[in-house]
Amino acid sequence: MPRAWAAPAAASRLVRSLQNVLPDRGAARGAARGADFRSGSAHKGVMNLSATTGFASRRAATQLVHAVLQRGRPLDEALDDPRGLMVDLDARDRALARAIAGATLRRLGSLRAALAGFLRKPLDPRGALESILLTGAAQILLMDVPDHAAVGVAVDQANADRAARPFAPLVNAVLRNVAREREELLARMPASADIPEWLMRRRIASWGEAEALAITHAERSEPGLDLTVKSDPESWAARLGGIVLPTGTVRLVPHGPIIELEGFGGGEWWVQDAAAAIPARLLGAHSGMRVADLCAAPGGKTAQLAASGAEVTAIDRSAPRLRRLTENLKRLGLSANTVTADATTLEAPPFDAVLLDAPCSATGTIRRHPDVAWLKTPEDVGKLADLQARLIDASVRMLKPGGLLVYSTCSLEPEEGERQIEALLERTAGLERVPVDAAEIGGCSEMLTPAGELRTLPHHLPNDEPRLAGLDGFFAARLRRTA
Ligand SMILES: C[S@@+](CC[C@H](N)C(=O)[O-])C[C@H]1O[C@@H](n2cnc3c(N)ncnc32)[C@H](O)[C@@H]1O
Repeated sequence: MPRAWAAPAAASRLVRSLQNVLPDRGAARGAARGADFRSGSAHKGVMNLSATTGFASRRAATQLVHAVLQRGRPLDEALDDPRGLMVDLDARDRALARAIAGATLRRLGSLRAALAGFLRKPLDPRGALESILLTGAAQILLMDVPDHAAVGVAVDQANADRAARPFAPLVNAVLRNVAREREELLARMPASADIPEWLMRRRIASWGEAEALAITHAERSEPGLDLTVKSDPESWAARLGGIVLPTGTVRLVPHGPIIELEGFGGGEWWVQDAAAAIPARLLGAHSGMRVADLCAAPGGKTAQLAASGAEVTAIDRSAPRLRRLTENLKRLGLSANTVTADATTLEAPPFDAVLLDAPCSATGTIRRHPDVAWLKTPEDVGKLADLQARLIDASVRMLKPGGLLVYSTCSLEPEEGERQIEALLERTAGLERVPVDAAEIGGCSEMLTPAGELRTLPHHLPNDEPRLAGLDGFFAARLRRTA
């Protein structure tokens, strides 16, 4: 690895000297001027590299991480922010920015611990400095990015930010130390550091220590790209270079923008995690069946139901999200009736079947949405469980006698899954479980509870290639209205 821009010992000395003066911006500025590693030929080397290694996408990644950690914004919302840096990027740079932000948030606890080892005092989280260091460290430790490029771009980012500029030498020195000690740092990163303590405690209480660790470990790898295909999964897997999972999903190792993949423009498939694709199938929808899809947007499950030939009514309280559902269905050449309404109070003629994919804490999706771990709180779980119970009662009211209800959530919290169904059966007469058979889910019996409910965990579907392994943590139960 090139070391042209400073000697390691000098870098460590600088970190120490800057750390001593960190709260005093003026003094830090003086220290930075006195030990500017970015002068002379070393400076040129860094500049040349950073100019060719996607400054804009790195800067956008830093902005995304900052939006999640300091503004509490979901990553997907920050990605779509029309005032954000992402809007100016082409599809490839967007994918890179997203990958860097994803890797940073996925291993946030480990990265913070790694950086803390080179810092005397905690970083002021308000400015850009922490996000610059985190994304830089993520590229060095977790991604296939040359160290010198990651360091150089991080230093350039610090220099481009008025508040962070005095700390550019610190960024240089800390990240060089991270690169130098990569192996030791990687060996020291425990999986449990990468989710908040409250969530780990909950997991141990719900699933036991070994299972909790396996879940958390599975969440550390970048997941594959899962596609639900309209038909012929084997042929699409062959064309796209993927595999077919036992549950019928086509899985690829992602490379490049999704819209450039064969079949996207023709509406032959849509992106949907393998676990998320199971609940709609459990309804056995078919032509002539009237199905209500409650909490439907952005429409992954609506598309499955519509593709079966069923007459689908997609209900969601969010008009913008329903518009996205309509656009998604249009690309796929599918259709559904849409209703913007609060499903807890909606009056509707009874349906043959209802799918309720309820809003939830989404703690089963941390592999794909690592921001969830840092944005949700224990209080969210309780509030969402209350809403889910009201939505479940409304679903039952919308069901014809003999009709089927599938309730699902992408949560690992039993309060949002197993406990909801137990409570429903206690408070409501005229309902019975219709257990799921392993044959319906490709023989994956490890994904079934003793009651015949679906409970996928992120470490199910193991594969030697981590990007082809695992799936979201989902719960689904199937019930019939008997009277
Ligand atoms: C988990 S997402 C649904 C994902 C969707 N089923 C799919 O497969 O693409 C939850 C949805 O519930 C909607 N929602 C939340 N509360 C609602 C309510 N009271 N009535 C109707 N929709 C609601 C949200 O707007 C959000 O779109």
